[in-house]
Amino acid sequence: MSRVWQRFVAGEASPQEVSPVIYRSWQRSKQRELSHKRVYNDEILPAALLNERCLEHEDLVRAGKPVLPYLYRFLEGSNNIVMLCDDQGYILDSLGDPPFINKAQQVHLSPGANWSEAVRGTNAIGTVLVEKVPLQVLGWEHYVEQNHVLNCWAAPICNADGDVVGVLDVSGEAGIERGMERLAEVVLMGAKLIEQSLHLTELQRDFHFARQGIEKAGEMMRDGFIAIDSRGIITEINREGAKLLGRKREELVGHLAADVFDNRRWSFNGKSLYMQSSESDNLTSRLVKVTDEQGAPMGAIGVLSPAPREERSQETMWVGRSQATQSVFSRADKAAQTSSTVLIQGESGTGKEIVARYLHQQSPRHNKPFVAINCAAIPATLIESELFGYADGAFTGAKKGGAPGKFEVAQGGTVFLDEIGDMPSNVQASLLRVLQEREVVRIGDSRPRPVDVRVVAATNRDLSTRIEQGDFRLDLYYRLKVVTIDVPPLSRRLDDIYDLVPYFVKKICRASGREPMGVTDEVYEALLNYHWPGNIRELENCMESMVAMAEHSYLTTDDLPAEIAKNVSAVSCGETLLEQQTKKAIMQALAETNGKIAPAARLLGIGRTTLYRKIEELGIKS
Ligand SMILES: Nc1ncnc2c1ncn2[C@@H]1O[C@H](COP(=O)(O)OP(=O)(O)OP(=O)(O)O)[C@@H](O)[C@H]1O
Repeated sequence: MSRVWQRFVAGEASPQEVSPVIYRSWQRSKQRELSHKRVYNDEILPAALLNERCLEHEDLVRAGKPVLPYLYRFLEGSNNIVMLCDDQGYILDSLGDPPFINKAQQVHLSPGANWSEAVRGTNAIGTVLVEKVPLQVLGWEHYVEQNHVLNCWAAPICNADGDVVGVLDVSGEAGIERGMERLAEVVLMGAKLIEQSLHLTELQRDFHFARQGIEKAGEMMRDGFIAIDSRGIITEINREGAKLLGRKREELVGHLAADVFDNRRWSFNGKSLYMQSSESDNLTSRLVKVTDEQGAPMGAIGVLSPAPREERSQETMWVGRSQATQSVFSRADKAAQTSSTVLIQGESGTGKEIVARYLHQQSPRHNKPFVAINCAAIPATLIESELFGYADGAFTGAKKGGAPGKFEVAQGGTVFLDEIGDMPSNVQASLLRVLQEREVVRIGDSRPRPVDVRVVAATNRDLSTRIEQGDFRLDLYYRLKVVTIDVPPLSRRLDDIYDLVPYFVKKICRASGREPMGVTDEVYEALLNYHWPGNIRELENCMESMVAMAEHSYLTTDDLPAEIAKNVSAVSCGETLLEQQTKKAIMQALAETNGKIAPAARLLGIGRTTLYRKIEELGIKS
């Protein structure tokens, strides 16, 4: 048989006489102009360098450590040696029968030696690194004659990405046939064991990274963060979350969520999930499902936050976590400390009256009356007497002795003039006088009466258009808008829905004597996808009708009004938290820019094409 090899080195052998892998490797060896007689580069790494190499391939060496003795148990007494090599062909570790180890050392088959094809021509270790498949190289198949004394079996070791990171080799003396057929299997099995251990290390590292990432992200969050697995066990909660629950982190992690949230209605049935705060709770929660690649539920993650800021008085209670709402109310806080006239502008149903009441409550006038009057709801002929009062006998049907107007009634407090844009022009003139002189004259009277009131006006109309059309006085407009507060539409502060919904549901349930109800994730998703032309008032009405019609102890998409239910199909069930947030940010940007792509993209800090792509991907209706 060695004649084939002889003919090859003499340049006479044909490819059919030997296996293709060996023939290819022989050709490579020849092209490298290696000597086929002996290996000239016989350097062996000194101990320090070998050590360095082992450290560099720490994971591989660690994975191979228990496997080498395990394999050796199969081989003991068969005059073989088992070796672990790195991806450059260096032998890092070996174990074998002492008589053969001595022979192996003579051909430098020992740790520190390099068995790449470039150094030693065709051999199992080097050729496996090139061909990336398990193979055997027997006796004369080695390119260098000096190595014809060896029979070798080797298999590649791959990492989780499929890259070859090392080789496992078993070598013995050529000519010994006994047990040879088992060796290919032993090598394959050993390589697989090492690979599995390597993959496990990689997984553990990824897991550790993800865990640490969650922990660190949790620490950076101002809200509480909680993760619950599919069995309902809390796997992670940040310090803030534990604080909100009034417990230590250690008392929560590893415990059943249902036990921790004992006074809550909690359910995760693998499909739908909700957590409903009870009456006495001081926190709100928002959880989203986490699913695996096939969409099977794996658990939930979510945010716990303090219960919505509730005003002392029932009337002026407001909720809303969005930045926009927070700034409206903090602006109202500031205005409350002045005595200036305030003009509140915003679409109908956005909560302008709530802001006015809040402002009054925060002001030093809070112990005095808050008197509201809707200029659009009172006939033009009556507004003046309503506001300024009338004297005895001022008109037919007037009360005997006359009557004070709202300004007098509100003495020391606040007058709220809602829908000021609808105020008739003669009343506008009288109002301007009151604001300038700080006194009222009742209709039919001549005596001015001093009034100390703060005026808060609101409008859902564009007053500048009314001024242009000559329907509103410019001088009054300037008097009113000393301080302005703009209340944005709900579509620009969708985050508030997370607080408004539980707030309204709780309020409505309480008023109708029903048990507190939960709201499923899917309902939230549909509500977040709706454009809310009627703003918060529409949301409140929607919740009222849902609660009234609900058949379960929690609200599902089945309870949604038809025009909102239409959005359910637009919501992708498998949406990740990131996708939901992206979608929300895009929708808000589009709302702010009246659906114009270029300004919306600028606002979001992304290119127009990216925005178009995201709109398409996330199924956003612009
Ligand atoms: N931030 C909020 N928190 C809780 N409830 C709110 C909030 N904003 C508005 N609401 C509720 O929404 C409904 C509409 O609010 P409000 O009457 O103040 O709106 P508006 O802007 O004055 O409307 P309009 O222009 O039609 O008079 C009310 O029932 C109010 O209680």
